[in-house]
Amino acid sequence: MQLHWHRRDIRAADNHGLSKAAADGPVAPIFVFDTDVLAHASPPRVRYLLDALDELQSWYRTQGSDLLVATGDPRETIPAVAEALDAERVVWNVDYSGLAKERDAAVRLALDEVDVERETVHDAIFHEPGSITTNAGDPYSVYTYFWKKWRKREKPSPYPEPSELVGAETLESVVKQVDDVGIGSLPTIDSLGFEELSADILTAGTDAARERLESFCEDAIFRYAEDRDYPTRNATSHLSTDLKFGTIGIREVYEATEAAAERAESEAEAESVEEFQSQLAWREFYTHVLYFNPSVVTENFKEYEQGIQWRDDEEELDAWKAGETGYPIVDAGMRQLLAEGYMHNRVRMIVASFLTKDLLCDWREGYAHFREYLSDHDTANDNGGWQWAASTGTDAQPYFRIFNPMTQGERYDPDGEYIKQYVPELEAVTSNTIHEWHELSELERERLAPEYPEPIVDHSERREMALEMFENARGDD
Ligand SMILES: Cc1cc2nc3c(=O)[nH]c(=O)nc-3n(C[C@H](O)[C@H](O)[C@H](O)COP(=O)(O)OP(=O)(O)OC[C@H]3O[C@@H](n4cnc5c(N)ncnc54)[C@H](O)[C@@H]3O)c2cc1C
Repeated sequence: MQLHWHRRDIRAADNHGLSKAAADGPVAPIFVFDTDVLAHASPPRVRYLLDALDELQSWYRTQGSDLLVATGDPRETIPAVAEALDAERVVWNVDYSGLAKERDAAVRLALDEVDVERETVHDAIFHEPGSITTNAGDPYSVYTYFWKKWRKREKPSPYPEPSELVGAETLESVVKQVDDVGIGSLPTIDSLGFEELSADILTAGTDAARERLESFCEDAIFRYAEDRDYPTRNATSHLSTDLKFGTIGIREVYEATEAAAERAESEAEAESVEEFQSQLAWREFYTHVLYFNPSVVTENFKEYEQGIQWRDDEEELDAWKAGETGYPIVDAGMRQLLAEGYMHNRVRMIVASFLTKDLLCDWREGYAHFREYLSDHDTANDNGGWQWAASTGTDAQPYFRIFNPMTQGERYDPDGEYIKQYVPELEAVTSNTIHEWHELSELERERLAPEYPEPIVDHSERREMALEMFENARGDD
């Protein structure tokens, strides 16, 4: 019998580790609520995780098996369950983040001590860290070169669902032998120490992820390149939380995009599909960056000789967090985050630029806030996104490229539709006026939208201050 340890692979289909385990006999599945991981979690992700596990557990039950669920330290639970099951081997999919790497090394040692074999396989991404390198064998720090190699590499097909599973009765007998392992209902969000979710996040689980993928590949994927930057066009896949928790496999996603490419009716449509695939490659690029540079979680990737003297004004930071900066597109984005645990990519770039280059606030503050509120928070992608915007990352935005939040709003939300959806105080204001909000007199702003805050900073002034801050950091004269 084999034990499969589910982690960021909350699914039965296209699961490399699970199908590998099943190739050698009946499989028993387990999920452990790791207390160290929970310390970094937040309600949107715990809610998604619980719902996704509920769906997976139901699937196992329809197959006459069940999902073992434990809370505690996997270093203790995994060997204890493996022993109680008399398992030959424990299989799991690699997690590339720093905390997981340390934990998994300790679990391997603990399994050695009880003489249980273990095997880890690559699953979450197509090409594992170290498999796409420069000709000198170094990891890439420039995305374009990485992408050129990534797109040419062969991509495996989805893995089949496991066919042979350990029966529920056998699993029940294990529960009696090992503390903190259960099989019945999953813990509640409350019992895990989190508040009930206030944001309206997307439905969790494989079924919902598959629906999102299918609907995206029917139509939007063919317009993705043109429309992806416009938040009201519903032009992106919304698969980020599913990919974060692995409720859908990357091979299944890619296969659907390849099928779409075959249906493309023009070169532009085929290129659009490829543009989407290149976002999947960004995800892998940032996974590699984090793997080879674990310090980026807290440190700048790019060194500035003199260090960056961030300004860090608490009141301004609080206004940014609450969506009360008086810059309409920024406030709309920040309020979308609070309301949905999600924000459109273009708007993430705008709010991140505003925080770091208008408020001159350290990107780590923004990252911490995103980590708290995003349902799709993924250390590699979130960190990559923040360090890109702050001009401190690998292949980042040059420091002198500073988004003007008004022209960004005008370009990507010309009718102010997105802004009005999340900033109802501006409902009655015309889009032209919204896009020149900072140029109106205080009196006029007060007359048009008395409830909406005044701009907390002057963009042109702050732009100059940001340039100076970066030039000082570079040691420029
Ligand atoms: C400051 C900032 C923070 C971000 N934080 C996260 C995060 O915590 N988690 C996260 O998954 N993405 C993050 N992103 C990247 C991007 O904004 C989201 O992946 C995207 O908005 C999710 O929506 P979607 O699934 O509809 O994307 P789609 O456009 O449909 O893209 C498909 C998938 O490709 C991947 N992807 C897309 N863009 C990027 C990118 N720039 N970098 C890495 N992977 C990408 C995601 O897995 C995404 O689901 C961040 C970007 C910025 C600028």
